[in-house]
Formats: sequence, C-alpha cells, structure tokens
Amino acid sequence: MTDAIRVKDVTFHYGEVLALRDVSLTVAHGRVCGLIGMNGSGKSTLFKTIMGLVEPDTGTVTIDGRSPSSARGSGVIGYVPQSEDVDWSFPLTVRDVVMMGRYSRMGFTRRPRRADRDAVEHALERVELTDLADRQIGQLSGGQKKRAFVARGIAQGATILLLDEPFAGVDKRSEATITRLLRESAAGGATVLVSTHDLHALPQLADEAVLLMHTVLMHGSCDEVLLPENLARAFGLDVMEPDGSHR
Ligand SMILES: Nc1ncnc2c1ncn2[C@@H]1O[C@H](COP(=O)(O)OP(=O)(O)OP(=O)(O)O)[C@@H](O)[C@H]1O
Repeated sequence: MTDAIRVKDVTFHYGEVLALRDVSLTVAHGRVCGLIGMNGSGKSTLFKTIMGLVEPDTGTVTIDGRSPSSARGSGVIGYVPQSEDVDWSFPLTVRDVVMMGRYSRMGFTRRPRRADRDAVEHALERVELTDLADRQIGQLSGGQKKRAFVARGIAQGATILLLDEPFAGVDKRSEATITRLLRESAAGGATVLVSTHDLHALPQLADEAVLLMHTVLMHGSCDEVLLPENLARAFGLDVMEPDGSHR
C-alpha cells in the first residue's frame, strides 16, 4: 500500500538559513503522527514542503503517490496553518472559511450547491461552531479559529490533515474537541501530521511521533520519543539523573 505521506531526503534553505536537512519520513494511512521540536527546528517548513508551498532544494515529497501540488489541487490535503500565517482581518465569516474547503469541488464559478452547503453545516456542527458561523473570522478566540480551520479540512473531505500547532494558545474545550476530531478522522482512515508543544497530551493524541531538529532525530512510538534522553537531544537540554549527575 502507498504511504499517505512520504518525504525523502529533503533539504531546504531560506537563502543562507538551513531549515531542513536530509529529512526522510513516512506516515501510513490511518495514523496520527505528532511532530515535536523546538522553535525554529523546521516544523512549519516541513508542513509547507508537504503542502507544496515551498519547493525543496533537493529531495522529494509524495502524497498518496502523487505530487504535493496535485494532491492539494484535488483537495486530498487539509492544512491548519499557524495563526501567524493567517490574515485575520480578511472580511470572511467563519462559514466562508469553512466553505473554502469546498472550492476544489466547485469549479471555476465557485457557486456552492446543496451538497457544499450541507457539508459546511455538518463540519461546523462537528467543531461546535454553528452558533458563531456568521462572525468575522478574526473575532473568534484562538481555539475557535483553529476549530474553524479544522472544519475547513472536514468540509473538504481531506484524507490527509496537516496541523501546525493547533493547540497553541487554545482553550481546553477546543483542545479536547480538536483531539477528538483528529482521533475520529484517523479511525475513519485519514492520516494526520500534527505539530505540538504539549508533550503531556501527546500519547492521547498520536499513535507515533517524530523528533525534528532540522533533520529527523527519531521516529517511533510516543513512549520512546518522550524518553528524557530523546527529548534532551531535540531540545538541547541537559538531562539530570536521579543522583544529580548529568548525561
Ligand atoms: N521566511 C523565512 N525566511 C528566512 N528564514 C526563515 C523563514 N521562515 C523560517 N525561517 C527559518 O527557518 C528555520 C525553521 O523555521 P520554521 O518556522 O520551519 O521552524 P518551526 O519549528 O516551525 O518553529 P516554531 O516552533 O517557532 O514555529 C528557522 O531558523 C527560521 O528562523
């Protein structure tokens, strides 16, 4: 079976700045994979590479066996970007944002049909935002904004979901809702790659995890990845032994 996400030997620089070096990673269908790494370790760049928004210097990305741009064009990939990457002043309601998930099915006119409207209402219900659907997107809380973007991916029918720090600055209710939706999506066969700084919640969220520090330091079960010595490598920390000595 083809891997849902396959990244092979990807290196990427912003000018002189190294973001990704020889990154190789595969995620199988139906898995939730957590992406862990310190600030600046390349997580967002990896998402953008998988989305085909940045072109690697070297290496390849395939999504379900096809190129990122082809997968994106057909609506297979849903993307929840980091909040900083979104212009929240844009005059769009929450419902408009969710409807954007249907664009790839609407064709040139972008005129929603019944099926599009139904899919949007259903997605709004699933993320518990029906009551706020007519609000301008910038007037939501951090957690509600994230849920609106998750709803966009659901309305789209995306089978590969990429979420860049969906829990950053998010209330507990939104965190629980998003975690539940991701688990349900994976149970239905979707593949999820999600970056998070919430290490405590990782085992409830993910089936497996990747430690990134420009390159993949480790890819394994959440338990393995969360071992102090592995986290220390990813976060550049000194690990103190119970007797007070340092590794
Ligand atoms: N547009 C850009 N121009 C130049 N350098 C950039 C740009 N975007 C990111 N970088 C650099 O590339 C490296 C990787 O950044 P990236 O945003 O992918 O990391 P990240 O792991 O997502 O960080 P964070 O957790 O802070 O969001 C960092 O050194 C960053 O400073």
